[in-house]
Amino acid sequence: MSDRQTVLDVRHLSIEVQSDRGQTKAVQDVTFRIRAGEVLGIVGESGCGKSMTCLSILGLLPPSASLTYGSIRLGGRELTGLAPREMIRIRGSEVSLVVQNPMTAFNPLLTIGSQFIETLRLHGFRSRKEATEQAIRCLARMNLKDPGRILSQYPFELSGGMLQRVMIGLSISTNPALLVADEPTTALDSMNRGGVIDAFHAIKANRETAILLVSHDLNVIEALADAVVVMKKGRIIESGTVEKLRDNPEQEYTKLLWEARLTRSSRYQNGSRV
Ligand SMILES: Nc1ncnc2c1ncn2[C@@H]1O[C@H](COP(=O)(O)OP(=O)(O)OP(=O)(O)O)[C@@H](O)[C@H]1O
Repeated sequence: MSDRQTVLDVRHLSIEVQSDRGQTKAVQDVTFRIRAGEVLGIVGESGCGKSMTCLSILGLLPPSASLTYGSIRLGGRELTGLAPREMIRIRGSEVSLVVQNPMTAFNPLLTIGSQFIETLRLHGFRSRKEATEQAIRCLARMNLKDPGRILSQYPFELSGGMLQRVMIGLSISTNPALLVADEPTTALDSMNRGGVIDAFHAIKANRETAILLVSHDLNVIEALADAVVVMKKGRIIESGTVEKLRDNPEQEYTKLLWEARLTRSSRYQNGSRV
């Protein structure tokens, strides 16, 4: 995998947030990179800075947070300091976001098809026909049956798991170099989680898209990630391959995270429930 191109290169990222308790350091000196076709997992307890890290890459930090130091390079281009207009262009075309609850990502009043077409036309697909064909291809890649019918449906007509797969299909429809997925399976039951894992496997298989995957579910991380960073109180305390962190962790904290995983009832490997 080392001969593949680096897609995302984050160095010494530091983010401060303003809260009732004053200014606090949410992310400190975080460094990692992801190559094409690679999935990097971020794990760690609630509040350790996973979402802030993701949001900074997308240029979507809340007003209470600011990037105080560091560099974020996407495809060799520095993102920190870019004008908001430029970040809007990059979001959706070069980097896409998959969120926990797909309902919040879709307009409930519009069909899935019109939302696909709107996105694709914003990002260079000239005709409706071309955009529809691309939407159908993406839904089929997500293993969704009858994509043409899905395009005519409204978000509320689909189950949470199907809608999540539709959102993942939409997020790759513009061929972004990077996909940021923040807890993409957390709101789903175990069957639907398997479907979403399969969808990410399908994206991985093209060996082009880099994926940053935040999940508190170590089963999902184990099924998908090539490498993992473990965060605690805003810092990376350990990183390495899934196998190394699972079988030979250096930090007690990492060990505890994996032990907690073993207490969960279902495990996934390559998308299948075992
Ligand atoms: N909008 C906000 N304004 C101010 N502080 C925030 C805001 N969102 C998060 N924080 C703080 O920033 C720190 C990092 O939070 P972050 O949301 O990145 O953690 P997380 O690891 O994603 O947690 P979780 O798994 O619960 O989503 C925490 O101390 C949190 O309280």
